[in-house]
Amino acid sequence: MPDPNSIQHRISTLTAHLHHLNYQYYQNDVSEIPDQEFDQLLAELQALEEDHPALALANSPTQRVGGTITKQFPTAPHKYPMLSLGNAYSEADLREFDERVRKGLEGADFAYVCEMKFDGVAMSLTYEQGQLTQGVTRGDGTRGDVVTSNVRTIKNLPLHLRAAGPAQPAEFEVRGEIFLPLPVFDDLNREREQNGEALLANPRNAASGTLKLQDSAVVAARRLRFFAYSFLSPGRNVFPSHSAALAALKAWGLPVSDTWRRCTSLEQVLDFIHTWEKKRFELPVATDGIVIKVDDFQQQEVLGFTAKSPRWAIAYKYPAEAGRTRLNDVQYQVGRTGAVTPVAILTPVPLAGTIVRRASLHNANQIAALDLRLGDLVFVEKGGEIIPKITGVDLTARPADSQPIRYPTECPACGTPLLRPEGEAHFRCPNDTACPPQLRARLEHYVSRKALNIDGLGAETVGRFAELGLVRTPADIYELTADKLTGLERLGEKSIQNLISGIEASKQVPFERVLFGLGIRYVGETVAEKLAVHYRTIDALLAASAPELAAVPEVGGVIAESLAAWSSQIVNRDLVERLRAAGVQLALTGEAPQAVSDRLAGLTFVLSGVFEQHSREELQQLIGQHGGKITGSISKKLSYLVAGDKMGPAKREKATALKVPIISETDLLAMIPAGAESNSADEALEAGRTGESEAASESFPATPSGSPGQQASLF
Ligand SMILES: NC(=O)c1ccc[n+]([C@@H]2O[C@H](COP(=O)([O-])OP(=O)(O)OC[C@H]3O[C@@H](n4cnc5c(N)ncnc54)[C@H](O)[C@@H]3O)[C@@H](O)[C@H]2O)c1
Ligand SMILES: [Zn+2]
Repeated sequence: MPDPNSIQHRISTLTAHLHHLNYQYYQNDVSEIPDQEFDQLLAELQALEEDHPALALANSPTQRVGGTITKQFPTAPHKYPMLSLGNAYSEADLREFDERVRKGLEGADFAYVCEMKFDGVAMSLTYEQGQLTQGVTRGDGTRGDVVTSNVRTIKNLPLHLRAAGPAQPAEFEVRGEIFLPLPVFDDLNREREQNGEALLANPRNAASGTLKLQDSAVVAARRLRFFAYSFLSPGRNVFPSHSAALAALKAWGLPVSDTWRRCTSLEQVLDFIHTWEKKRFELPVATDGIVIKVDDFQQQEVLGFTAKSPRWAIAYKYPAEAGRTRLNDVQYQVGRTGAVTPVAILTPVPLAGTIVRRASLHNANQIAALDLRLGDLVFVEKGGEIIPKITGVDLTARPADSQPIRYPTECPACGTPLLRPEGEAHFRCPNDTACPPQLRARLEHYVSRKALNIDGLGAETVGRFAELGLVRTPADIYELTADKLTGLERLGEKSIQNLISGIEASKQVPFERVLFGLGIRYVGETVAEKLAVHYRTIDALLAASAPELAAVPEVGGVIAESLAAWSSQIVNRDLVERLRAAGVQLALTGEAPQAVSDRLAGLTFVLSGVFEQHSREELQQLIGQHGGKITGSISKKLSYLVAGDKMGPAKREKATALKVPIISETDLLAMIPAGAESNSADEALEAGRTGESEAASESFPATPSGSPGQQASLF
């Protein structure tokens, strides 16, 4: 007999641990352990509770949806609870599920619909009279965060439905998954790597984190996408089945992935699962399994729900793709900002649809934590099936002559002693004005698509020019002449002509992209846009102090410090002067955005908390357009503190103590003329642009690898 005390102990430890993991996962978008391990722990708890129901704790994670609400948004109740799905890991699990369904339906005929299980964030959308009126996250299953303004930025999500197909109920709910397409996720991580920021673990966490941002403009820039997978309404039985509802959603203009299939037997389901096991890696969206649903709506009702999930559906989860291979070498890459990243060089191993040859080791801490040695057999996993990572060492197979890894103390490229700034995980090469890979990476960044996008001068070519000593900094690019380039290998007359005219054309690229192209640490695309709109000229920007910069909307202290440090370096001032001499755009051209009124002239505002009618961003713009100013902190001179929901008590106390009037969003709106529309930041930018329009970077990214046919059918 097992000791009941120890079972009790195990149940309470598991319960506490799972609560903690859920919190981290849903609230902070952090996966402390792989999903499969989480699912195993949950299954263990479930089995213990089934065997010892008296020992189960109230609120056990087996009994409720694991999510939480964030406290950063208003919340709304769900009309129909948003539940989890039961899991299956094997054919046997699926056969059991099929048996249960068969029993529940007392032998009646039935069919399944199989769908891809998209790995993103569940979203509930409300449509009224064909218009999107609300977007709510799953939250704790009964209430979720209202993130409508963020959801509205999702390009493939219709705000108005088409009047085609079957008649639409006056009001209904659509559920689906919001996700970050894989190519976008890769871009984002590449950018973060270059900026020396921590990498996002997987697209799911990235999508979830993005959706929680307060600034919808930033959300829009992240390029989230949506797939619809269910329809709910009081009169849902206007459709006989889930498959009929999916077809209607599609006809109404909602994005429904074409990957689903109706199956009339378990054999067909298994066949579907098998077909997609490898093929799913060709999709531009992360998937972690297949969802199997009973098709007929009446039969779904007959089967009903458990506390946590529908009895008429199950999620089949594919095993995580893991492999074992040899660690042959560790190379150290120096990034644009000098961050040194160790990269494991592996004996090639097939994993999750690709051949893995390298894996990121992130930083020195990780090498130490894994106790890695050269020559070890290591376990490699594609975390979230994206970035291969080393998860462990097969110590039983450690060769006698395995070599400990010695982390370099000097830059592998230029020999400068490495530094590790306090609080940072990466070692850095501080030689930012001469370290060759840093110079080269900065040049590559400068010519890249989202920066200057110089025709005829790609990353590879500019890298070659750097090696040949033809260019060191972006300003050198403008001194390239046909003479200097003639005679270079693999560079014909035509290419040279092309390149020279591309360089000439790049002088029309708008200021915000030049600013982004300078590669200042932490100044990504969006921040560059904000700064350009705010300061309008590079001179005004260079003259700003760190505290002034930090007060610009969306520019925090870290970015401000980085910018101020950059501006203070003579080499950078020189670079700016040389770019100016070359004729590169260092200011927004055209008129400053038109003031709408001067109703708020001379007044200063601090915005705090969450607002109901407008995003913080919109309010900031409104204030600016009516002549008011936003400042960063509460002082005696402040005209108004605009308090939203959940404003911190400290702010309120301070304002009260300093006798600063505290007003609401409605009070603020009442101060400006009615109907005065706000220009979006995009429009403001547009107004400041010369001819050249942005590259087609906002369209859906092209096929990352192979199989264009599949992608075309999917999107
Ligand atoms: N690593 C960790 O620490 C940790 C912690 C908590 C949860 N998790 C993971 O999160 C998941 C939690 O499970 P869950 O409760 O979110 O349920 P789930 O992920 O198993 O399934 C439900 C979700 O599937 C999604 N989905 C995707 N495609 C769908 C489709 N075609 N039809 C219907 N739904 C579809 C929906 O968002 C729905 O909310 C598990 O995979 C678990 O491993 C991990
Ligand atoms: Zn160096």
